[in-house]
Amino acid sequence: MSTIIYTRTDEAPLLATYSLKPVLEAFAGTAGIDVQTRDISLAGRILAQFPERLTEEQRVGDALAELGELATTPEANIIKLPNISASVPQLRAAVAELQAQGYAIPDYPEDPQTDEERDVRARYDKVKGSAVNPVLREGNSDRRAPEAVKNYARSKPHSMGAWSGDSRTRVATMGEHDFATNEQSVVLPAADTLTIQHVAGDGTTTVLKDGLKVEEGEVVDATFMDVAALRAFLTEQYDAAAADDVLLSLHLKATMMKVSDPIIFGHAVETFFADVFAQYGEQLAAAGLSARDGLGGILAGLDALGEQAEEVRGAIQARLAELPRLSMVNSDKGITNLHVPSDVIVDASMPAMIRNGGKLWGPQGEEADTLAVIPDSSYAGIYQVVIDDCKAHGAYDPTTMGSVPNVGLMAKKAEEYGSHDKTFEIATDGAVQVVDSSGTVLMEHKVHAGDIWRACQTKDEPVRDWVKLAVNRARATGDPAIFWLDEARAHDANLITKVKTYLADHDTDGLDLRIMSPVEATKVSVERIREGRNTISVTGNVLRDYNTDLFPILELGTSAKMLSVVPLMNGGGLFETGAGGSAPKHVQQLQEENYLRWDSLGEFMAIAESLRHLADREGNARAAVLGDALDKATERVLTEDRSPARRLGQIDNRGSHFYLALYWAQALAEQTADAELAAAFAPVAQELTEKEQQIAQELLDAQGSPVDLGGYYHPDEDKAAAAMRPSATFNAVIDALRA
Ligand SMILES: NC(=O)C1=CN([C@@H]2O[C@H](COP(=O)(O)OP(=O)(O)OC[C@H]3O[C@@H](n4cnc5c(N)ncnc54)[C@H](OP(=O)(O)O)[C@@H]3O)[C@@H](O)[C@H]2O)C=CC1
Ligand SMILES: O=C(O)CCC(=O)C(=O)O
Ligand SMILES: [Mg+2]
Repeated sequence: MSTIIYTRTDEAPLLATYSLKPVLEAFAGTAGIDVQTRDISLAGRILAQFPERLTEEQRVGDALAELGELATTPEANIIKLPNISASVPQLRAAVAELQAQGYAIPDYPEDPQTDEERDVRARYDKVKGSAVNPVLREGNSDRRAPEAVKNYARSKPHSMGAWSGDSRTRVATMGEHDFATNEQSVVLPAADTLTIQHVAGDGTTTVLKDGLKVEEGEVVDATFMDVAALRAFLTEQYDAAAADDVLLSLHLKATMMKVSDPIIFGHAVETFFADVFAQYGEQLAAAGLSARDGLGGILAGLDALGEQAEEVRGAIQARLAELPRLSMVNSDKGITNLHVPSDVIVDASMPAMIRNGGKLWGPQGEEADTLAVIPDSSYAGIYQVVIDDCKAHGAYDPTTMGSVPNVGLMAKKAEEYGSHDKTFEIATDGAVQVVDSSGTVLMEHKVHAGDIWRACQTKDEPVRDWVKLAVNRARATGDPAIFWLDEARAHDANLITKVKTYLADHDTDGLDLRIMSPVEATKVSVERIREGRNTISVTGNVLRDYNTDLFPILELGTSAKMLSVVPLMNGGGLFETGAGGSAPKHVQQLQEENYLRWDSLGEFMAIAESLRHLADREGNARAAVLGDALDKATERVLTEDRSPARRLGQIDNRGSHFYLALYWAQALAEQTADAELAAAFAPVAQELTEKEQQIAQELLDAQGSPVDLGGYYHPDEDKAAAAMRPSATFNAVIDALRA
């Protein structure tokens, strides 16, 4: 029997799963394919950490570890939906919800003091931030808009905000004393074991990390963010935004850069509310309120200050009433850009702002230009190029614009900046050194207390594989492929040498392969976009993340419609669904009005790829027939406008799944490659066709009133399934096929 693993994740993609997976199970079963579920949701990952505290029935296995192993084998065939990369406020909320449901798990210890607390904290740290993707990504990524999706965008363009030449929106970035400018990088001549150590002014040496295994040819970088410079920079930006009277917005990746960026976020909160912290900082700290958890956490916890709570609240409100206006996540609810570190995530937030004519929302719900603060200058420049281009030439036109697909380096945790085990907040002034096993200092930085120092690894084999993937994509499409690498950056300079070496392994005759700095590559790419031409971006991990939201959001309106394949280096397949996240806003809408606007197009495309992968690897011819029919169905969902609309009373996620099933069954009934399968699906197609009106009506009738899911991070199975499968008529057809 062939197996496909379907991941159970969080938020909107999880809700969609309750509706879509039964359809997949029913259809895949006809080809002898077993669709298995593995729970890698935030709640599931938390529970897996504490088996000894749970009852037999409550215990869950460590599905993430299991899939991490599987990903290194040729058998892997995993469909990976987006999951929550939890910030501390999200983690706390999930823990509280599970506790309320009767799971005896411990609180998250903010400041562990005992051995037991340190152990608990270490377990929670394993599930914090981007803890899933790096484990599963045993390959590099290929993300692009399939032709059918691009054609759809051309014929039915999404709305784009107008750009005016006098827009005051711009990016502010440090450009000195930051990660980009302090970077050092080495290539290891042989396998070795490194140590990272801090040497204080008085010579005291503290090991920050030892036993760091590296391979021959591995690139290791080290750099730091000078926090005094960061705070001065942030304060200057507040003044600049006030002087320009534009919104102030901060764009970080506090989820993926899970150690560095929450610290930077905390500095932003502290400097923005500098007077509040100068006056009440000690009391806030004593009450366990940390700037790192955001303004939201501070406001929610103020009562702990007793009598002084109102005074502090007043001081915060007074600051908010002054310029600059903070950009808002939700102005109706008063949620600012500085409320929660995971609310504004640079990869999605900057493109959404650019799509919206350079405007964000202010405290009164007003649209306004913004000063977009992206402290580290490694990649901030690309957004300024796009903004300049829009100011000069107006918004892009989805009906004519070209595409920028991506080939991204990420295998074996390549360029996982800010990862937990190699990023440190420095305790005292001194130096941080990376030392090899012979005692030679490979890299060294002078640092001050509070600076954020980080190291990062990029193994050789993933780079070689990435170059191959880029050459293959360039060959398959005939489009130019640009390696976005800046020879002025230490890490990139080392990668450029490798890229040149590995390109020589391939026949590159007739291919247009270039190496350009990110800023120059953006310029070329957007110029070509306006000419309707495509340019493959071949990037490291961070730009992979940024570009695969930036360009799709401009080209297609959303990154949900991306094909997102990870050919695993050992032969398996990891099929990610779209390039976006778990869309918390969509869950709110479902809870309030029983309407889910999540678009599962990314899932549809991933399922088709996964089926074809099975066909190729296991010779399951029927899987190929299913996959091809699914592609036809997906195309019809697009062309016949069966994708979820945004508002109540129209087709939503569940309706789009019904139409997918209808078209998939029809395509299977009509195909001639497998007569038996056609015969099996003919009655299914007929029944769904005959009952279309009835099912569509049942799905519409379900909308409009609040829904109780029995939990947010850990919904009640029955309640969620009932909410997501409201058509008895449709369920009967699908369940009969599954039986
Ligand atoms: N691969 C992964 O596992 C990823 C996980 N994440 C996680 O997701 C969470 C939210 O991150 P955030 O940065 O807000 O980004 P999201 O991509 O979740 O949301 C941004 C917006 O994108 C639109 N969107 C995204 N996907 C879809 C879809 N399938 N259908 C329709 N619209 C979609 C929605 O816009 P609108 O509301 O306008 O419809 C949504 O509000 C975080 O916990 C983050 O860590 C983020 C990225 C990738
Ligand atoms: O792992 C994460 O936190 C986010 C990943 C992401 O945004 C992406 O891969 O595009
Ligand atoms: Mg992303």
